[in-house]
Amino acid sequence: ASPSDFLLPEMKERNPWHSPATIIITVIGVIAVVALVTVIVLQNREIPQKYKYGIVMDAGSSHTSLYIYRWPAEKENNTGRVEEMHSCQVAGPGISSYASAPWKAGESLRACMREAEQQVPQRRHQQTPLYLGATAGMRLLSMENSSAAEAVLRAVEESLRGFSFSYQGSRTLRGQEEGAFGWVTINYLDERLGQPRPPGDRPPHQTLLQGLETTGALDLGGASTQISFVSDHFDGSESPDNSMVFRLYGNDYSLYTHSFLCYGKDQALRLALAHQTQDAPVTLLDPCFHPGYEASKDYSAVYDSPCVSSRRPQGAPLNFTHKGAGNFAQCQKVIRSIFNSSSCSHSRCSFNGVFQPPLQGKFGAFSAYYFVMDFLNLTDTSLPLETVKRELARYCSNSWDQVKQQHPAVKVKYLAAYCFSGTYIITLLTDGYNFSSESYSSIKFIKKIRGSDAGWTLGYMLNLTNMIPAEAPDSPPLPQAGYASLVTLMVLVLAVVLLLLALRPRWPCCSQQPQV
Ligand SMILES: O=P(O)(O)OP(=O)(O)OP(=O)(O)OC[C@H]1O[C@@H](n2cnc3c(O)ncnc32)[C@H](O)[C@@H]1O
Ligand SMILES: [Ca+2]
Repeated sequence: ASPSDFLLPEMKERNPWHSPATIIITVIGVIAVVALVTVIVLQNREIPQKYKYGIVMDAGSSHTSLYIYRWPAEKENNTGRVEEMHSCQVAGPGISSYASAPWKAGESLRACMREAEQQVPQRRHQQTPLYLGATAGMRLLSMENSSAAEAVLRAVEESLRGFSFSYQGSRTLRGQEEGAFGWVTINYLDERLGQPRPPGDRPPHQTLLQGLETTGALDLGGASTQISFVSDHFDGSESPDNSMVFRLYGNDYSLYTHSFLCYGKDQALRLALAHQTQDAPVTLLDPCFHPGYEASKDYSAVYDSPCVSSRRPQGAPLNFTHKGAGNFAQCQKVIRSIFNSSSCSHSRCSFNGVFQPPLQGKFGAFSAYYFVMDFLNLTDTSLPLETVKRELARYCSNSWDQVKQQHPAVKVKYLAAYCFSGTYIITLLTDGYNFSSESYSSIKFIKKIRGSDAGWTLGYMLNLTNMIPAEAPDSPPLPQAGYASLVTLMVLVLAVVLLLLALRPRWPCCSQQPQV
């Protein structure tokens, strides 16, 4: 016999699914589901993102670039997501080239500034900070003629004040700052500073990315070059000038950084030319230029830089004929001679008596490192160093006619110098910074990280706007939408349970025991 056969006749007729309690529970259930779906949909609805903006101008020795950054409004402190939204290349040379007509430096920036006014929504203009940072070109001009350097910065300032952004000042960065902010930029973009990720972008079981190794930064500009990395063997005591200490997102970093003025690729070329023209030749056969290359160069133009001006040979003619010989090994010999490795008053040095702790970790190499190695198709650092050198030797030996023919669209100024530049990069990395065949593969030649250019500008802005807090912000364990949905669900479940309990005595099953 089935259990229902034992029920009293009146109990058989009362189907519990038709009782008022069941109906109420069902209605509540339906309401709960509808409410839950509504909450989830509303919480996760795509709402137009509101952004804040910041502008940094990088007044480099060879040219000026403008970068516009943006980040979700009201989120700058806890979920570091500042990204490059737009960049603009200023036409003409770097601002330090306008020493004799400073107003032209200010004038040159206007086109990019007008572009920035178009890019940033007008209602945000007044809250958008605008910074200009100058680097090695202005450092050299200050050494040469400090009043001209001041006049250039004043002219630039006057021009920038004329725009509707919140102008925050123009200044020349110290080499250490340039190196350190480049390091901050690449590690910030790589999310290696232990910054919390935005909700929804967080890997499960992970709230903070702590203890990640940082990436060293190698920046090769036109007039200076920077190396910055964290080393376990460096606490700053051996060489305080090379030390930058940060506390970011609750982690302490002791960074080694050095900027070599005059060792950017344009000034290094002058050093190499100066080295080869000490006996004032009329013709220079240069192994760092392609065979068949020939150009007339003014002695005064080559020696017109504080990096070489003191070495100008006595009694030199007005100009010399610069001819290429295209020999990588010879070129490397010339370049080695611009590094002084003979004296070191520290426990260890890179070159020119500058302290450098042992290299550590991975490195990101940007600016001219990237431009040059990308042109030479040598960005793949899994290639053995010997293969890279062999490729360079082959490239340097190509005739100038052949090179021009193969690259008709490339600026002749750059094209003529890729053999020198590639050889300089390899020599700087190995003889200068002591990268070995093995550690060479820890370098990555990079231009952008997640859409933002590698360079010092982003780090500079993050620092000046206090966008990287010293301590890690407390982040809620659940994203907002999940939190709201969960709370709603809990409340509804609780309501249903309470209701069920309240109605329990009137349930047919429970109010009467079946009679046998
Ligand atoms: O940092 P500083 O020293 O002030 O200089 P910069 O900021 O002007 O230097 P960049 O990194 O912009 O460029 C580095 C050098 O690379 C050169 N350069 C830029 N684009 C290049 C390209 O496509 N190919 C080769 N060289 C390039 C440029 O003229 C500089 O000599
Ligand atoms: Ca630069």
